[in-house]
Amino acid sequence: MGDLSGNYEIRRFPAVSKGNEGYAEAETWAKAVGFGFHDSTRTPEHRERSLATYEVDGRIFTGAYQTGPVAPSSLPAEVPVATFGTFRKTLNIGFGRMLETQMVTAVTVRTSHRRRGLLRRMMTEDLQAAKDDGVAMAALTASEGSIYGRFGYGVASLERTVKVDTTGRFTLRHTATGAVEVADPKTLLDVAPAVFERVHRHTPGSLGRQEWYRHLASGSLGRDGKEDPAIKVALHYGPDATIDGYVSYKFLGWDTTPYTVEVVDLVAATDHAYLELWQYLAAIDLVERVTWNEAPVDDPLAWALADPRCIDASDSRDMLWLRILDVPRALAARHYPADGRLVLNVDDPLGLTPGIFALTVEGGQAAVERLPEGTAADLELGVSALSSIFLGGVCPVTLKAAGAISELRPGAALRARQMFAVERATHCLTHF
Ligand SMILES: CC(=O)SCCNC(=O)CCNC(=O)[C@H](O)C(C)(C)COP(=O)(O)OP(=O)(O)OC[C@H]1O[C@@H](n2cnc3c(N)ncnc32)[C@H](O)[C@@H]1OP(=O)(O)O
Repeated sequence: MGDLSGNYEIRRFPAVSKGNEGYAEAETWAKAVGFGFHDSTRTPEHRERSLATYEVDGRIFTGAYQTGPVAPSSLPAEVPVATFGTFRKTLNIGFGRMLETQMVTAVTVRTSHRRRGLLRRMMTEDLQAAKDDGVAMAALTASEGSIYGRFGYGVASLERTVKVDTTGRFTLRHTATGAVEVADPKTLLDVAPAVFERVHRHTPGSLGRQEWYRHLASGSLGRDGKEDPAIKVALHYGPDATIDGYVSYKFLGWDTTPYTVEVVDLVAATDHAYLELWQYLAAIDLVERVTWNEAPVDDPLAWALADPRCIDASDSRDMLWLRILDVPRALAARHYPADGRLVLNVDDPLGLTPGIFALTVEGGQAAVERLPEGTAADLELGVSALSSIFLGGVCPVTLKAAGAISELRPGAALRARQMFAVERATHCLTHF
């Protein structure tokens, strides 16, 4: 790769809403992101509303700008040739523990400047800066599965699309403990963040949500930048009458057969709320199917249905990719449900956190120690594989079988599976 320093300048600046200094630069950056993702519909109003939510998120925009002469009649130098967005939220790492996480999004490189190392440069610099800032974890969701492993990211959670037959076959073996009622969708502007916060606290793999979600769920700001009048909302009330779940959904119209409702957002803070919201969805008259694109792979719905074949599911797909930036800090932050000692020899393609680390858990208390080079390890693995198993959503024994983890002490992969287990299925409801 050639030296790019003479050709491009990397600039970082915060997202700002209209009326603030720097808006023109932020809007031009957002336009470049739209170009990278083949977006042809974003109007200035849509960008204005998006930027207002990005400001609330505290997003930092990184752009690569041409410093040399720009080809005549081509896009001017103030339009970035590459974009890279970040913001910080917490990641639930099991048993209610939270870890601050660098969330990476809006990664694009203009076609005419691709494969010159711009992504590598922005990623390397950003991850190093986040680590220097004391952040031990980075996360993203990937457009293609082949891009991010080389930077040390590993798949840590999965999701799938379900089509649920809600005709007479749909019967849940479940006794309702609460109630469901229909609400004005705009109610979610106030209600959604608090309900999500409860889900976030009890779901390993959950990442804090960006501001946009409550606007999406309430129909205030659809993916096309407009109000979505098709959105309907139902709330779940627990036995103490507090709202502990909601579903935001829309009917896909009489031309879609079987007649279908699509779930836009389903957030349930208790097991009862989850099943009772499904019961509600299945009870919607004149509808034969409910689809949801962000369903868990390990789904209680399947086990509560009298006929589990009501669910027609796609293959699971990668959702959350994690990248540990600081192995000792990340390992020490977790709670481990099983005692034991594991010596991990961790390789890091970016050199951020390689080394040999002993993880010792006694009486539930974890200690992490860096050991000298050459110390015999139990498991040898890349930081990508360690990031995959960190949340308990990916099995170390399977990664061993795949050759992604080398087991140097027999039984160490199984021990890792027991130690990294979490209290309930890993699932992330935050796309970013
Ligand atoms: C978190 C998110 O935002 S996901 C969205 C990612 N963005 C997109 O998919 C939008 C369309 N694609 C693009 O804009 C660009 O092609 C990008 C951002 C994926 C890559 O940008 P580039 O500047 O070309 O990448 P760069 O030159 O730094 O390449 C870095 C490495 O990744 C590899 N790579 C880059 N893109 C891909 C790809 N799509 N598939 C496989 N490998 C890739 C390169 O071969 C290179 O490998 P090496 O350094 O090991 O030799």
